[in-house]
Amino acid sequence: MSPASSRPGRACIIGAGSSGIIAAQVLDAAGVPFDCFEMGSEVGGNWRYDNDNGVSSAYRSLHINTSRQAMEYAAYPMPESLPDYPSHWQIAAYFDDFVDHFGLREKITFRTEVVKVAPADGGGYDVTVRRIGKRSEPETRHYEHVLVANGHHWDPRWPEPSFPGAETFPGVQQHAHYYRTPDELAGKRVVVLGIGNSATDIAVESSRVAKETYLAMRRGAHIVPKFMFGMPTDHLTDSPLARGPLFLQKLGMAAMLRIAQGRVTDYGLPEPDHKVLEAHPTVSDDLLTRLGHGDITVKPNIDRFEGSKVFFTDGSAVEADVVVYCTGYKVSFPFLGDDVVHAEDNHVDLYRRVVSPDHPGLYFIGLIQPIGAVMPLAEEQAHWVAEVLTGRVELPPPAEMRAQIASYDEALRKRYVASKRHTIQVDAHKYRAELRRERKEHARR
Ligand SMILES: NC(=O)C1=CN([C@@H]2O[C@H](COP(=O)(O)OP(=O)(O)OC[C@H]3O[C@@H](n4cnc5c(N)ncnc54)[C@H](OP(=O)(O)O)[C@@H]3O)[C@@H](O)[C@H]2O)C=CC1
Repeated sequence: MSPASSRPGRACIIGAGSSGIIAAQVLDAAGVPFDCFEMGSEVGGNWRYDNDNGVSSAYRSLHINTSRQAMEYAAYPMPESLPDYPSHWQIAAYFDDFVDHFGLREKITFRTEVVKVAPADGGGYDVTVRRIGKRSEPETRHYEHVLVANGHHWDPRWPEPSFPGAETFPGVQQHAHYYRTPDELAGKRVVVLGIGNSATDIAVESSRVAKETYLAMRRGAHIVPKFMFGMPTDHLTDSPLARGPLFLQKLGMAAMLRIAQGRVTDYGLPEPDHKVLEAHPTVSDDLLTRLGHGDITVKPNIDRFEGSKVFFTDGSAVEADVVVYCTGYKVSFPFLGDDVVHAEDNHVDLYRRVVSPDHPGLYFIGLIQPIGAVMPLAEEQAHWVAEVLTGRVELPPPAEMRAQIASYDEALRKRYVASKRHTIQVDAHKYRAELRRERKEHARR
């Protein structure tokens, strides 16, 4: 921690996706010297379609599922000319404008991979970077602080364990991470597994071109439309009136969904085993219609494969050509040793989802899955970290941080369906308020 008077030491930002670029802007404005390394040749991370960083999961038809107003950075609002739910192209263009507006592009080192971050003797971190596509030796530099912003929706999680007989399936098994366009599904018999946002988007696309589309899931979900009563749904849920206690939010949301679209079981989906807001929202305006058109058939979980036949847990079976596993992502940090930060089953012990209590100087930006959008929350996190780095705010002792981590984990267990997809959840408003309180309460006098 830097004392209030000292000049902050140099920071390393890993990644120039939506979290890395806002961290760069905030550190720059706060006068914290930094380097930012990005594997691709452009900013935007997951929102850059066909990103040459090789790890974007964006498919061609991807539009964000939170509204423009919910996703924009406070420091740089999105143009009002953009639609309510911009496409990945529009979002990537916004990120381009953002870095150019703040003069950040030349401060980012592109086509450079961070291969190792190791705690250094005497404090700080030794960061080893490698130029991509150039025959040059990896280079190690020392930083006082490291801000990890490498994203958490790029390392595909395949079903664990794989389904019996999967290895005998003669068709294509792929993960949503690799899905780009529906052409590859045209005329095929397609099974899509999962009921998160990737599964619904891909099943909907498949249903327009495939011969048959089956949507298989191990539990039901509440489907939240993108628009209700003529406005983006998060305009309703973001209103101060909708920010009461959680039980009221749940009641209000359940009532709105019932009025707007009835029960999910009316469309052939299974009854969810949880209440609304007890799982990460599945947002789709199209799924229920495609089900109502009979172009998607709902199935329970996959049980096993026998040759080209996919058996489901209710004993039914279909012949399939393609199975798309929309089974989520792993939180991973390939450059951090397990002895530094371990992300087993997507659990990472971080104080307020940002600070490693065991490794001073190591921060994580955007390692959250909000009900809401990540970008403005990553911005709040960056402001907090900048204040810590410049000595305006101090961190509590490690024991206090660990106690907060334990209570966060406990709250998650009580609130959400037990799943590896619910280990880094936050409610946007509550979390923003929590970070602001943290900055106020721990401000150095
Ligand atoms: N338009 C947008 O903005 C989009 C945003 N996203 C976001 O990307 C993130 C990742 O979404 P997504 O890719 O859908 O992944 P998620 O982790 O959200 O969903 C994974 C789904 O797969 C199921 N699943 C996982 N493992 C298995 C298994 N072994 N057998 C059967 N089912 C399994 C999960 O069930 P269970 O709940 O039981 O674990 C869940 O239904 C989310 O934050 C999402 O909101 C994704 C697509 C589009």
